[in-house]
Amino acid sequence: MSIEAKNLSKQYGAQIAVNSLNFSAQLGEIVGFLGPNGAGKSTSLKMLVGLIQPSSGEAYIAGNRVNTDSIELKKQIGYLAEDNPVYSEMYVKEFLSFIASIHQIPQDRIQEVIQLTGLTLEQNKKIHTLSKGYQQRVGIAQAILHNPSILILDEPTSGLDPNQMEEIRALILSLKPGRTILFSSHILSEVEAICDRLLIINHGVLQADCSMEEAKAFPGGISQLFQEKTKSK
Ligand SMILES: Nc1ncnc2c1ncn2[C@@H]1O[C@H](COP(=O)(O)OP(=O)(O)OP(=O)(O)O)[C@@H](O)[C@H]1O
Repeated sequence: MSIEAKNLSKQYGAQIAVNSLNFSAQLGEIVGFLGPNGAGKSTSLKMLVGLIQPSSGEAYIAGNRVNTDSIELKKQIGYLAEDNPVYSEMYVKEFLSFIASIHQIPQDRIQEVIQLTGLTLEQNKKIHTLSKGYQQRVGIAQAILHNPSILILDEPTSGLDPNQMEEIRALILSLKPGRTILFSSHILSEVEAICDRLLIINHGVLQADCSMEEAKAFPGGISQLFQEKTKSK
């Protein structure tokens, strides 16, 4: 399934958080959405998943326009918000069972997802007792419970140590078949490691949309590309 942004914009008062964003991502692609703090990544992702309404422009999933009330489309989208808002006092399995009941998903899917996300040994623990990496797995588990073909992850490795980051990257890669994955990050090496394509946003404006090969071929590599596209003018 494709994801598409057409002149997608969001304004908060006088501030333009996202300014006429255009891009598309296709089935089987992992697209990295890179930008410094405050660049407009989370706002863009929220519009793409139908959590907030754009000020102008449109988001499309599989060619259908996304609205905040498009329930059928939202069934195709898995979303992990920034800072992984889970109910941390709940047990892992209990939490996933709660999310499954909201989505009206058969309970046998829970064990499948627990296995897929490597949470078998943690399923009877309270979420707040887990390491940050495992808490992040719970966040990803809730995002894929309804087996969405679009996965949108807002900074899924933020605050993790290098080993945990690597594990989450491997998990994201394992979810690639049959899906379109878009995730935001400000970690260049991570985007380089798992993405097929790269979007760079700065001050709400898309500065680059290129394949990983093109980004790597840029003189000085991805870090130079990122620096050039995000330096203050
Ligand atoms: N609900 C809101 N009300 C007012 N301003 C907002 C709101 N949400 C975001 N902004 C502003 O829009 C700009 C873009 O924010 P956004 O969270 O999308 O950036 P980001 O790239 O995700 O940053 P970070 O990496 O720090 O999460 C920021 O200046 C932010 O303060």
